[in-house]
Amino acid sequence: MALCLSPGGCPYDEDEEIAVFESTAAEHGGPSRPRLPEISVISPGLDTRPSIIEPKLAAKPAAVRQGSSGDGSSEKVQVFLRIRPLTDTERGRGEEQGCVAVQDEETLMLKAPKESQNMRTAERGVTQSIHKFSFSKIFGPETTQQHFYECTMKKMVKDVLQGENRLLYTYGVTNSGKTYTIQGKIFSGLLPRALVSLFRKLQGRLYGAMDLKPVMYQDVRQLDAGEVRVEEIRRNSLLKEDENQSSRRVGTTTIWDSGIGGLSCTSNIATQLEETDSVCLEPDSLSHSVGDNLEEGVQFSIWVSFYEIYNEFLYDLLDASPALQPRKRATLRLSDDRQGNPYVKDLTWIQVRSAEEAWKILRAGRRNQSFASTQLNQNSSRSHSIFSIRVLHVRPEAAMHISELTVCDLAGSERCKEQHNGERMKEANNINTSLLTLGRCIAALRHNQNNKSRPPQVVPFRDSKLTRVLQGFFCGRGTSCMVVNINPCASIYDETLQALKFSAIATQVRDNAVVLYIEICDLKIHRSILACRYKTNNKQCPSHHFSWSMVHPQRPECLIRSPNSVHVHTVVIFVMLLLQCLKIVECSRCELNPFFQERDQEIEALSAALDTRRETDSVPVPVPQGDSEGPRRSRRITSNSEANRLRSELDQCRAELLTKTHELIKLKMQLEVPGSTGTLTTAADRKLEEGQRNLRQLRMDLQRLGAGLQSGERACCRNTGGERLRQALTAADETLAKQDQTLLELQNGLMLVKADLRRKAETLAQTQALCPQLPPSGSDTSTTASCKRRGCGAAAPSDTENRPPQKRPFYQSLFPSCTPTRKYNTRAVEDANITPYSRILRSRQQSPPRSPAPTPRSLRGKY
Ligand SMILES: Nc1ncnc2c1ncn2[C@@H]1O[C@H](COP(=O)(O)OP(=O)(O)OP(=O)(O)O)[C@@H](O)[C@H]1O
Repeated sequence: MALCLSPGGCPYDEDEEIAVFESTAAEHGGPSRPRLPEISVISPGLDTRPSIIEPKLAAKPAAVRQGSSGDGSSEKVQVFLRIRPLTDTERGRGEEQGCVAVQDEETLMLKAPKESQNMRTAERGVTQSIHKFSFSKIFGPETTQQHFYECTMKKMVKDVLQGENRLLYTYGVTNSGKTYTIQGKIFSGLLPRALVSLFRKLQGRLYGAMDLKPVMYQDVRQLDAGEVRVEEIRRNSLLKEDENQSSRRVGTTTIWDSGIGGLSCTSNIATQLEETDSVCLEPDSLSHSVGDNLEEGVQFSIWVSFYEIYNEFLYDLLDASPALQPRKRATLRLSDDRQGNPYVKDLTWIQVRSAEEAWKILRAGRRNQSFASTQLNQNSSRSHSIFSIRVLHVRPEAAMHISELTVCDLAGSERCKEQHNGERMKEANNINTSLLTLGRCIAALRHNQNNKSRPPQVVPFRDSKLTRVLQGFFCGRGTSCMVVNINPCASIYDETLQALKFSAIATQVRDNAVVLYIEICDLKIHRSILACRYKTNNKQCPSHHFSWSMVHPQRPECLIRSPNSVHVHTVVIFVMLLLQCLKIVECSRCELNPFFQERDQEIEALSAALDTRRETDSVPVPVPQGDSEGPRRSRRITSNSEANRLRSELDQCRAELLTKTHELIKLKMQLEVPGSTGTLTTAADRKLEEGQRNLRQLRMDLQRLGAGLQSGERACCRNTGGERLRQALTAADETLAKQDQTLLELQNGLMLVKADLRRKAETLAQTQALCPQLPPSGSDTSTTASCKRRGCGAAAPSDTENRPPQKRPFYQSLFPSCTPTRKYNTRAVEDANITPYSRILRSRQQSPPRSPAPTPRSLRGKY
């Protein structure tokens, strides 16, 4: 079976996919491949035939409208689509190519423009160029803020006042109008309207509007009295800061110098809304009417919080103003409450007493929010911002109830490659990743809800901060509503298509708890045990978090509902384990029952015998009057022996009873401690031992491998040229040492020869002195010549000139540094003798000194 990739990024089976993308189920490849239909239908049950695209919204018959029929479709998550109008600049750029067309108030048709990637793939026959999507309701470009509020959020406000939890989030590509929808350009969006409506409905029902009681805070978050005071100071500073903001009036609108358009803080929001809206506000939403169907005697208190998820970090936007606080922003942590629901730890919750106050708080928070100018949007949200309104229902002498309305303005998905700034690219990356996780969660929820016969998928709520904070709303703690914003520009058609594909999955999700069915075979015997165990466990597992019940007596199965899929899996494992334990306990109890009964009977019999004896003992022995000593003594002896016998019998019985009691206690203890626990502990010990053994084995293997590696390295080194070179160098070193030795010997020989010569010269001089009469001419010349030839002392000054030229190199080579000439010559000889081998020798640092013998310099100094 082929696997398709969902828009959310997770694979799912083709037959599941078929309901969503009918046309994509066609086979791919091969000449006989059937032609793809022209339209891809992104909702089950829609007509695939292309119809004429109506420019205006056409009403659909009420019977087929989602949520209006009684077929259970009302449970489905509501997904609204809002199309923003094109600006004049965009029209001038030629962005209006009719690629987005509304067929009726629930159906949208997308037609790929020529330059889009979708059109290119469609031309290759891979995808379709026309797509059809269905929504709960579609709002065209001409829709006013007021109309949009009436159709989407108005009911949510009512539900929250009835004690329900509601979430509204906007999803779409960047610059598609998400922030505009929630806040409005001049604060006319959903949120201010909701605040105004809420406070109007609660007029006269606000609990202790000026009375900040710690108990109230403690219900929202665990604060002590000191912290409450800090909160109050923070609240006042936020409100004051808003008043200090410089603003300039443009017509009826107040434009704030910070660049954020807004309402005048001193004016009434409702009046401002009425002024700025072209359409008259619906009387019910903003009129002074007290809310309908509010519980009698209940008072309300309103609290707000505002935080953002920026680059996967949570920041409290009400922490302090950026002007007051230049320090690095502190991040918030996510935690789980006792019911397992995630909540933002240490988040600031501020009590508000009017819509104006709430609005000021929101505005103060907005100044801390991360905005930046991007290629597509001058004022683009770089984070997911979450504004929550908590309504405390204060009942006299009854538990307080909290309901919540959360409005989440998601950051827009965008192409990372279009970002030229590193910071923007990082932000885009984080935004896309968290949106992808949201898509995966929604796809997994849909899979679990629509395919009950298949194994459930784990919903990856924990993969991103965004999905974790919204988790409760997807798992039964409340209901969610999605607003998809799109921009009809042709240049971002591909991104818009992806966003719509994601929303198509969301339309198929139901506002239900995650439901898992666990098949447990052979539950007949254990049903009663299960029921009794449930009662005992109920204290630890509150019913709204973890509950089970028998669904069908013939097909025993356990229904588990939990808001957290991770918990569900833990619970499943726990249930299986518990059932095993119970089964073992029950079996052992059945086996032991007859034995117990027997023992009980024996004990009863013994107790009865004992009682009888006691009674007999207590009967007073009649004392005979006026009898003789003998029979009295004999009677005493008889009664004494009888008493002794009875006493010993009693002791015996007591001992037996004690033994039996001990046995009973032992058996009871065996019964109370589930056998499986012991088995489990033993099994765990065994596993531990086995693990340790494995670890030891692994360590030994590692040591062995290390040794092998070392020997391998050695072998490797031996086999390489490096080792050979080292050997050659050692041999060369030895040769060199030998040569040095020979040189030394030669020098010694030379010294001897020179000494001999000197002696001979002296002898010759003496001889000459003794024989002055010898003829000076002829023979004199010859003697001098012969003397000179021998290099004797008298001829020394002219020795250099008279020396035969061929002798010089020999002496110079022996005394290389005696004269500059010699030095030069030695260098020349060395240079002449340079070979690659000698160069290596010189460069080697490890080489031993050239000659261990005394240096020739000492000799040179002498001669
Ligand atoms: N329905 C509308 N009518 C008139 N103008 C609109 C509408 N929707 C959006 N706009 C305008 O389009 C521009 C972009 O809107 P906005 O900033 O709300 O987009 P966004 O989706 O929040 O973008 P990002 O994700 O980048 O923050 C704004 O100038 C806004 O005024």
